[in-house]
This record gives sequence, structure tokens and C-alpha cells, in this order.
Amino acid sequence: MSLQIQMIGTGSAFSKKFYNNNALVTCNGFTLLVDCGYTAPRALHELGIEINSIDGLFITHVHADHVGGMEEFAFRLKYTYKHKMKLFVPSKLVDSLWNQSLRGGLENKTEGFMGLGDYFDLILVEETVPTEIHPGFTLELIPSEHIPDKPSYSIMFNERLFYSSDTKFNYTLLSELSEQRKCQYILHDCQLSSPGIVHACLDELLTLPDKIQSKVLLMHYDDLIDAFIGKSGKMTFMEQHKTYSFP
Ligand SMILES: Nc1ccn([C@@H]2O[C@@H]3COP(=O)(O)O[C@H]3[C@H]2O)c(=O)n1
Ligand SMILES: [Zn+2]
Ligand SMILES: [Zn+2]
Repeated sequence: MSLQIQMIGTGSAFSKKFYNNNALVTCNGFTLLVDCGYTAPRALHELGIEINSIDGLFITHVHADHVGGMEEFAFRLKYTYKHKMKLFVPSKLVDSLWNQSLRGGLENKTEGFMGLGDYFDLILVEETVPTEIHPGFTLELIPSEHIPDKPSYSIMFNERLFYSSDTKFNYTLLSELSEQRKCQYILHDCQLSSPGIVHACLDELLTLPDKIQSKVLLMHYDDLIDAFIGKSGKMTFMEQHKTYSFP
């Protein structure tokens, strides 16, 4: 089943030129928003995409550029659209997503809104087993190395497209995905300057063999991108708002 991906933003956490690195992934008529950062509501508004036209939301980890738009989503879904969107959350993230990121704004004891399930149709997702979220549309959580002791996930879609979200560079994983698992496409975060520290940086990604690089699309980059065009080997920088098709 083919996938279409539109990055509603391609920026790093502190970019002032690009929106947060969040993606609309569509397969077989189902549109999933991967991450909902603090710029997501504006980015969607500029694209003319109504929140309630999105079928589901998936969260990779609890940094604000990935979850900071969720309070607005929750309030508008409840009060404007009167609709519970499907919210797919890795089970290890549920507690911190509510108690450490969203509870301050969303808890309402008077109305009895005491958890994510009061705003969303909450669906827990487990690691390392492909989960069918819609007929023909699967995702598999791959724990990523990002911040020590803070769970974060990359995703394998339909067993052939790897979406890193935020992760340090992992040559072994990318080789295995490409060679053993026959992964066809790799969408990877890319910090332009070295060292990466909590992200993969361009210098590290350039150590991949050409065969793997040619599968790689780069995202989550900072505002100095213009100086790096033409310096990314066989890898391609994704463009914000463009829709990419993956047959
Ligand atoms: N040790 C760390 C931890 C975090 N950071 C920055 O904080 C950002 C949080 O969102 P992000 O997209 O994961 O990118 C992180 C780093 O820019 C960082 O630069 N060094
Ligand atoms: Zn990020
Ligand atoms: Zn992060």
C-alpha cells in the first residue's frame, strides 16, 4: 500500500524559519499526524487543513516541538469539533505525556476531564511489533536513542519506510534496516552542524554508503540550511509542505 507524506514542518526545535518537524502520513485513505509540536496548529492552518480532517495523531516523544500543539488540539476537538480524534501513544509515554506535558492546561476537575482519554480516543501502542492502525497501514515502534532515560521512538511504516523522528545517529540500525529488512526509504533528522549530541548530524549521515544515502530524505534541520544545499551527498533535504509519494 503506497504512502504519502507531507511535512507540515521540517525545522529543528528552535528554528525560526521552519515549522516543527511534524508529518502528515496518509495511507489507504487514513491520515496520521506524526507529532504535534507548538507550531502544528499554525502550519496546518496555513495549509488549509482542518484539525478534524486528520484521522489520528501519533506521538514519538514529549519534547515541545513534538507535543506542544496538543493542548490546542484537545480544546478545539472538544469544544469546536466535539470529536475525539484517535491518539496513538507508545505505552511508555502515556504517563509523562499527561502528567508532565499536558495536565497543567487540560485537567479540569469541575468538568471531570482528568486524563488523555477525556479528550482523545486513546490507543496505546507497544514496541517492536507492527500495529495495524487502519487496513493496509501499519506502524512499528523502534525505540530511539535521543535523551537518556526519556523514551522516544522512531517508526517503521508498512515495513518499508523508516521515520527517525529525533535520534542520535545509529549506523548499525540504518544498515540493518536497509540490508536485512529491505527498508526502501529513510526519513532522518539531520542536525547541520557537528556534534549531534542528541540528534544525528550531517557529518555522521555522510558516513553511510551511497546505496543507503540514496534512500535518505533529511528533515529536522536548522535555519542555516541554504549553506548546506549540495553538501548532503546522495541524501536529499525534504521541503516543508511538499507532498512526497512512496510507492
Ligand atoms: N543535551 C541536549 C538536550 C537538548 N538539546 C536541545 O533541546 C532540543 C529539544 O528538542 P529536540 O528537537 O530534541 O532538539 C533538542 C536540542 O536542540 C540539546 O541541544 N542538548
Ligand atoms: Zn525535535
Ligand atoms: Zn526531541
